[in-house]
Amino acid sequence: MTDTAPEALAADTVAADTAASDVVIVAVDGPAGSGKSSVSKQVARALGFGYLDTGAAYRALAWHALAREVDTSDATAVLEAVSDFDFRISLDPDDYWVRSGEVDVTEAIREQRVTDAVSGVARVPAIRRAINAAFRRLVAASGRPGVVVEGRDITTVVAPDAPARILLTADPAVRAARRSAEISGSTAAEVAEALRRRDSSDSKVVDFLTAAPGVAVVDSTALDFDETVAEVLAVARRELGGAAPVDPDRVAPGVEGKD
Ligand SMILES: Nc1ncnc2c1ncn2[C@@H]1O[C@H](COP(=O)(O)OP(=O)(O)O)[C@@H](O)[C@H]1O
Ligand SMILES: Nc1ccn([C@@H]2O[C@H](COP(=O)(O)OP(=O)(O)O)[C@@H](O)[C@H]2O)c(=O)n1
Repeated sequence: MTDTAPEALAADTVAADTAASDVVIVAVDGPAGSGKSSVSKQVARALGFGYLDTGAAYRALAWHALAREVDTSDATAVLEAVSDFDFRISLDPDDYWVRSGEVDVTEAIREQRVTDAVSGVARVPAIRRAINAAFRRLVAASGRPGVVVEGRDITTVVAPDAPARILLTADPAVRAARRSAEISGSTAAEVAEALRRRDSSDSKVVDFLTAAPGVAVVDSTALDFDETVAEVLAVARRELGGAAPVDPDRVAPGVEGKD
């Protein structure tokens, strides 16, 4: 299936690919809880594009390292764990899954222990290079006219030349409240503190709090989900211009079916 690709992320495979492709990229960055995943998925549906959740790759690698009982704060040990990390992900916004080898880790990578470990894994430059090369391969092999790619460094590192680049933001308290509504077993204050800690750690590696030149900002603080999708779609369609699909059914906001 074209929406999937096994990815061996061993360092020696990295150089193999930075192949240019004619698949259009809508790049979406932002901090945790800003709505990147849910909004990007919906935007992808509306455009008839694929959807790539890059955070899932870092989460799956953290899961893999934890499964191997690797100390995720030890960069060398994590790099070793990459050598047999077989990352697979669906780019279908209507059939989202993540696998490590044959193991479906779609749910497991959202566990708190993985969330707590992921920033440590994501701060290793060699890992970022390997994972970014895998993202480019996945987009090129997507079989779609375009892919909405969301994460932290898509607008700046993974696809700085993307025709549409968007920074999705929201006030920290609003982001924490959204995340808290999804999580049981933690107080709102605990969720807010965990989010603040992860953003602080992540933002030492890549800047996803300020927009790079040419990147449009969508602030969803005062917008509901449907309004945010409509705003991101409007920016994407404006920026894509002739690269946007012309089927009116596909470019309509299409906000039903929120995850
Ligand atoms: N504009 C919005 N208003 C209200 N809730 C939203 C909005 N955008 C996203 N959400 C909800 O907030 C939660 C976090 O969104 P998510 O897409 O997981 O964020 P991120 O991928 O940036 O961490 C989800 O439950 C999502 O449905
Ligand atoms: N492009 C990206 C995407 C995620 N990440 C890392 O992966 C983690 C999980 O990303 P995510 O998008 O699933 O996180 P949420 O914002 O959805 O909670 C982040 O906390 C970052 O450490 C990254 O470094 N670069």
